[in-house]
Amino acid sequence: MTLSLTTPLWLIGAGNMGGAMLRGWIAAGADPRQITVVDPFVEGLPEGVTLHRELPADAAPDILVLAVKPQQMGAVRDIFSGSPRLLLSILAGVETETLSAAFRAVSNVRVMPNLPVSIGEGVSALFSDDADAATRDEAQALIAPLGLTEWIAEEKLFDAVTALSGCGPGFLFRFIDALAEAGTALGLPADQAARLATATVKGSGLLAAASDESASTLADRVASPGGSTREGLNVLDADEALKDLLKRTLAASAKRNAELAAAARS
Ligand SMILES: NC(=O)C1=CN([C@@H]2O[C@H](COP(=O)(O)OP(=O)(O)OC[C@H]3O[C@@H](n4cnc5c(N)ncnc54)[C@H](OP(=O)(O)O)[C@@H]3O)[C@@H](O)[C@H]2O)C=CC1
Ligand SMILES: O=C(O)[C@@H]1CCC=N1
Repeated sequence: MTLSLTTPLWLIGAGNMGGAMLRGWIAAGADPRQITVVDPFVEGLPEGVTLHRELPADAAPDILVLAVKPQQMGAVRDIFSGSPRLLLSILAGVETETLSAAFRAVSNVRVMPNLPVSIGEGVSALFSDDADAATRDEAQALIAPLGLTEWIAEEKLFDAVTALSGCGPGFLFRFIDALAEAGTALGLPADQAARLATATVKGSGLLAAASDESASTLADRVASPGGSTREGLNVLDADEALKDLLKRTLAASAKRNAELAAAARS
């Protein structure tokens, strides 16, 4: 899916996530001359992108993509005097009402991307309660080249989606590490175990995405009757150990998103 930027886009904050979106957009064919980045220290931006170290007081972006940390939003708001036509905010937790009061955009769309957007394999959830159909289509066209997009019906579910797919890559990277370490504990060289673990997660994810069968059915396909996978699954399934662990993991992340929202409101 290619991206044609027809109007200037300003990206405020090009750190881990803003930078990943920028790389994803450029890889999808966006014209870098349509993109202006504001970030105090970022290096190595794609050629053709305009960089400001501070937000110019007279900046008047048509599309503003806000990608600073939630705790940094106040500093941007205090300098910004414009009112963009479309605000896309990726800030975890921070609600539409807060964004709308701070940036006075005509339309506000919350986006919750995840890190694989940099290679066009991300997941981005979107929510808006004030964008009309054409503006929603415009936001969709901007985000769709970065991977799967899902519109979320109710803003109150945004903290949950942030915990699942926004934070999810962090949990999966930790899982890859743990899988590799477990292989190392059985005697494999660490670098080889890391390669095996990473490729196993990649292949399994691709297969799950391509298959009509549920992940649960696919797990059963790996577990030959009387074989070794079942013995391992019995450990993960005992007292719902893995399910319970992930419920507590996502609940902790969702709680933090709610705290960030409360801080941004005040
Ligand atoms: N990381 C992820 O996987 C995801 C993050 N998000 C959201 O993305 C946002 C950014 O997170 P992340 O990329 O991890 O954080 P980073 O700290 O990596 O990125 C934020 C960037 O904004 C810069 N910045 C700070 N103040 C300003 C300012 N006033 N004007 C312009 N730029 C500024 C920071 O510079 P400096 O470092 O010098 O402060 C930094 O480069 C957060 O709101 C987060 O909730 C959403 C989904 C996934
Ligand atoms: O950790 C964070 O706060 C952000 C939100 C989703 C992923 N990273």
